Amino acid sequence: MDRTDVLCIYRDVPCTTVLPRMSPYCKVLTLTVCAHAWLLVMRSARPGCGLFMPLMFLSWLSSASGSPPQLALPTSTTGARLSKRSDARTRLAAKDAVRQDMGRPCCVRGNPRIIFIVLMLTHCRDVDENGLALIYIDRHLVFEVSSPQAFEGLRNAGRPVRRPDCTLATVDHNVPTSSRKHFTTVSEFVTQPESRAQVTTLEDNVKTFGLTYFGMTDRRQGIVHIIGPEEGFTLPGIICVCGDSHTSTHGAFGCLAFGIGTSEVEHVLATQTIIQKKSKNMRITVEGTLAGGVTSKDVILHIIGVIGIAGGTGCVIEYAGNVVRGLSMEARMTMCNMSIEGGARAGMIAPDEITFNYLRGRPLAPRGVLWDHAEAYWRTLKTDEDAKFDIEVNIRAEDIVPTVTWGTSPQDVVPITGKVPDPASFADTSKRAAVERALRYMGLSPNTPMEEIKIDKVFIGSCTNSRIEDLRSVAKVIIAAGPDARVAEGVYAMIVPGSGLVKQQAEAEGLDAVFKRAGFDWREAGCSMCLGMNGDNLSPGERSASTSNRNFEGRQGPGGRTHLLSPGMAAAAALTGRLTDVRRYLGAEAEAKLASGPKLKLANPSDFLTDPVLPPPEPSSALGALPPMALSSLPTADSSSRLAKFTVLRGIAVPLHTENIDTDMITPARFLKVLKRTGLKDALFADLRWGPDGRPTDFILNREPYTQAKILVCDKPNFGCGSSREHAPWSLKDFGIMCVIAPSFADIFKNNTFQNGMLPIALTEDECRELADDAEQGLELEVDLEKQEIRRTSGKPPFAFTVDPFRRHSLLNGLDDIALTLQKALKIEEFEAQRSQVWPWLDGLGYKGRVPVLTAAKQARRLDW
Ligand SMILES: CC(C)[C@H](C(=O)O)[C@@H](O)C(=O)O
Ligand code: SF4
Repeated sequence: MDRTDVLCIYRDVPCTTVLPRMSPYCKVLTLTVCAHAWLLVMRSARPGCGLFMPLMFLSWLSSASGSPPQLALPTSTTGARLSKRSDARTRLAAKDAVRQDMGRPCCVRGNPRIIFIVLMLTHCRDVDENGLALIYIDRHLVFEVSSPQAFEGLRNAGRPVRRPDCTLATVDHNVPTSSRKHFTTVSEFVTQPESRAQVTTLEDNVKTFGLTYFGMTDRRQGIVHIIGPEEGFTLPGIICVCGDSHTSTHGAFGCLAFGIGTSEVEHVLATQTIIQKKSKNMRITVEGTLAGGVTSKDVILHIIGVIGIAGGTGCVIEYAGNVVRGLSMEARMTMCNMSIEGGARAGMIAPDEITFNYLRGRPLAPRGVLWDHAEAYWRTLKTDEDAKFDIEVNIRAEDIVPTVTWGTSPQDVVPITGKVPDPASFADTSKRAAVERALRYMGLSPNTPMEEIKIDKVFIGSCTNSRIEDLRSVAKVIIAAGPDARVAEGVYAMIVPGSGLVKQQAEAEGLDAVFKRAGFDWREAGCSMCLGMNGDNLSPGERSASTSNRNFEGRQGPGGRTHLLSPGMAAAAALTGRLTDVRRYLGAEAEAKLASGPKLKLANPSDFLTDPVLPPPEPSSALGALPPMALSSLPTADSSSRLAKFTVLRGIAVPLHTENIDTDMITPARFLKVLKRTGLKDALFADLRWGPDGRPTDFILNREPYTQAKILVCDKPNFGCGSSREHAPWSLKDFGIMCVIAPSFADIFKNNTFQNGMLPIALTEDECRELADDAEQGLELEVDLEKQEIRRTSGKPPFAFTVDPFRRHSLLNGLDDIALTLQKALKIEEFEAQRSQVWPWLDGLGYKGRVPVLTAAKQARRLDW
């Protein structure tokens, strides 16, 4: 038996020995005991018996008698008990039983079932001795910013997209939000050349590789995280990725959804898998009753204020508690969306009635009898009451009031009734310095009441808050303000729906008329001023009230100042011209105005979801036309050493002393419009390095000897937080920096550096400070990856460090993950065959007129049940 088939996931190590025994239930199943005597693992002794591996984990230590374990396997689930003559209904019932077991694989003593673990286990194809797992991806969303270099990689290596039926593409970040009434072609409509190039490149790629695409003439086009759920592409129980950090949004459906970098996008396109380490578990429970005017946006801002921007680093968060259960899907998406702002890789909420009601009838959700079976499986996706999480956070709903940010990090929150903090009240000197810096940037004085802060622009939109319920809440505030309510003098307020369908529904409900009459600018769908890649920007010094998710320096334009808040609060700010407590628009007077105001009709989303989602088109080139079954015969050698080897790196180190350095700061959004991985040297810390006139500032990277830096030492934690843009490591690399040393890193940034042959090293804060002192003196450091030590030319003792052994091996040998994964092609094909049997609705069945995609493995191995 291959020892990697057995994973003791709670200890993050695979089992080195297993004791094979025959299962009393089925000849084709082998029962094994892991070396840690922790788990019993049942695996299929031959491929294709319809069970996943690892499939079931049973506690035998939990049996009080100490007697051998009792398998809780429903008898109908074993292949041996199903006759080939079983009728379709029996077969489906059997599969249901298996699915339900798949939702119940962890019955380990002291470790009851946790949904995230269930999803990791049921999608795990392989795991190495250090706990790095190869995970199958069910759904992949693609957009124009993080994909060009990935498709280029496929072309260069001669690889097709592995699962077009599980991939959905759209354009969102670069698209102008001006009226498309006179739209003719992308080339004419998108006037900014680099934005245009990214959009047309994606259009070219979807044709070449044969992908389903919602382009600018398709009313389903929109922000990638809006359209996935809207179409039912996002489903419970799946693993979903996208080259975007806010992929966490989709976790609201009870799936594991996380952002990845461009190299990983290429990996998923080519192999439909990803290499992952198991994250820690964190549960955030919100109990109590939310007060009027408090929304899920306030809840998540409050949570980030409590746990901090790095609080969830290395974790997958599960949101629980009566408040979360009571939220609509749209409100749940808002919460999961901002998990990344709390540092977490993903956020999720167990699926329930609210989830199923939202999904039923959506174009790409299963239908008919398949829906019934899917729903039965989804209902098993629950975390046990007594599950133990690595981190538990409890929040009282009564403590939450409408919340707004004052600074340049999403953790800088304060109740709208509060004041701008006073740096003098912070005992910790580095905290005080951070607050001073943030206030300087934000142009705010300590102790100013938040409601006195004037704004210039209002942005209502983004993947956090651009869904129909968000727009209704904006309209409600406007109507409650009375028939004469208008956007305040001197304020520009824009409303950008999340998708063309949200726009149509809002118009059918009469919301647009309310917005326009009050002076709001009603736009077309896209990311817009959330990050300003499409020309919707703040000018230097302008201040916005924004329903988006990031308030980093320069996020909405260089020098722009952002206050994050809920849609209702944004509407209130637009009307008064200053940050305003939305609760001023509640109460009897407001109710009377609502009653006498325009009558809005609630429309049904299904009225707009009428376009059939066609099967992915045939690829237009011979390259894209390579059949998926060719996976195992695809070239691996030519690209397996794409990266230069990293062995010993000696050079100047540049010191930085800032906490939470975000990737917007490392590479601002305007530099994301490239089609290549190179050419980003000047993009590195651009807003700090170049003045408004384009001349170099005295930022440390512009000073000698640091213009020659090969190593960056930051002595403050959480380096690389925020966006998943791989452009951040690309620009460091282009500058010449191949190694970053810091007390801690954001997860995606760390992955992205490895993918580019760069080395992130985590040391203690004290060690980083010592190295930063050396760097301040212009002394060189020598990083030896083989020996895992950093030698100091100051003559002081070296520091030891550790790196994940797989990553170290890849760096030392310049290996590329894709080539390594392709060596496991047969395992992937085997998994796909099993997935088609047990979760057939994941094979692109929602596409109109589509027959399930049959891979070579499936064709070759007609399963017996
Ligand atoms: C462009 C993309 C990589 C980025 C992200 O990962 O979040 C963007 O959506 C953002 O919000 O900064
Ligand atoms: S955070 Fe903003 S830029 Fe990023 S995907 Fe969401 S809407 Fe688009």
